[in-house]
Amino acid sequence: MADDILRDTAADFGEEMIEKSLRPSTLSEYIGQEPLKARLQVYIQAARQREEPLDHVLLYGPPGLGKTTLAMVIANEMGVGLRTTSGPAIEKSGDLLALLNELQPGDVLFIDEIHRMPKTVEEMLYSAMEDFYVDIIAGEGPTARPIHFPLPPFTLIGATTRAGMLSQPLRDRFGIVEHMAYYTTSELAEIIQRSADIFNTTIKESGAIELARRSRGTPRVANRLLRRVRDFAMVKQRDDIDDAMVNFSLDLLKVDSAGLDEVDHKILRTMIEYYQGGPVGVNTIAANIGEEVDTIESMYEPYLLQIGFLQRTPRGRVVTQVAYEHLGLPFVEKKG
Ligand SMILES: Nc1ncnc2c1ncn2[C@@H]1O[C@H](COP(=O)(O)OP(=O)(O)OP(=O)(O)O)[C@@H](O)[C@H]1O
Repeated sequence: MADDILRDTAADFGEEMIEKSLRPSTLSEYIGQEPLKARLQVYIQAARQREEPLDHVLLYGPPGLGKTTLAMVIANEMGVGLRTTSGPAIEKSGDLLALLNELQPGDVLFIDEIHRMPKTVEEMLYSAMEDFYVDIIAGEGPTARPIHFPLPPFTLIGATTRAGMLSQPLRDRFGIVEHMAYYTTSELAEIIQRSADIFNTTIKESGAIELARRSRGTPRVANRLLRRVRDFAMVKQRDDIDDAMVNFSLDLLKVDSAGLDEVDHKILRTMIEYYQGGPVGVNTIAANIGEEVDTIESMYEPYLLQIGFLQRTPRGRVVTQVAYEHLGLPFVEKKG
């Protein structure tokens, strides 16, 4: 299915292993996000000179833009250890305490999807982040007693696709808050060439650019599409991939010239056919196409907004004239 290209199939162990092998490990290998990298370089160098851990970092932006990879790069550049987990995996305060307890001084704790942490766990993080301790209550009833638990100084790196869902007290405890931007076509083409090298595959510049143009500004999508195109090229016994090979493969995968897949098309066509292009609320769109609201809001909508195919208005989402033109549908200007 074409929409598998966008969805996170982390459950697929093989794909996960390949993704790991593609991860850059230093800031200089990490392609794109130039302004963010320049700032991080300074913060990392300053922290190292002071022999202190780096301040806590919050990375937010759409999925697959390299937040996890950047957390690994930061730990590597700081020369410290890294423990990774995710908001939903920390179910109770005890789980968090176990993680914090294993940290060495200066280590990085990476929490993906930090907006999905339970409230009690989040509250426990406040003192851990601010003053490096947690207070826990041991025992129950009359024998219950507080225990003060000092922690080694550490860096928390939180990642989220939904910065708006983070509580203000948690947000305020991050000294470094950075937005991850979509990648440009030339940055993605560079990432594709780098990945192709790791795969021992040759891709011509024309192929890398065409693939980049259809990867929704997202390295994870670019790497996934590259793997599929490589399969088609292998079966067709082509030893280098050009734009014609990319077009042939992506057409079969139902990824269109703007990188949109079947779900994007469903969203836009539903809005046009049933709601005259909007305004439509996201709940209505989700109910109509049988997708989760969260999936639409975090995976599909940001890119459609980015390329100007959708607009947000106070009354809901609206399909723009460029999107009608892309779909080859007549656009009728609305009155009022
Ligand atoms: N700047 C980059 N340069 C080279 N490769 C990159 C870059 N950013 C990401 N990648 C590649 O893209 C893939 C996805 O990156 P990553 O898993 O870090 O994304 P993410 O933003 O953490 O996604 P999510 O939050 O959805 O887990 C990785 O395999 C990595 O190889």
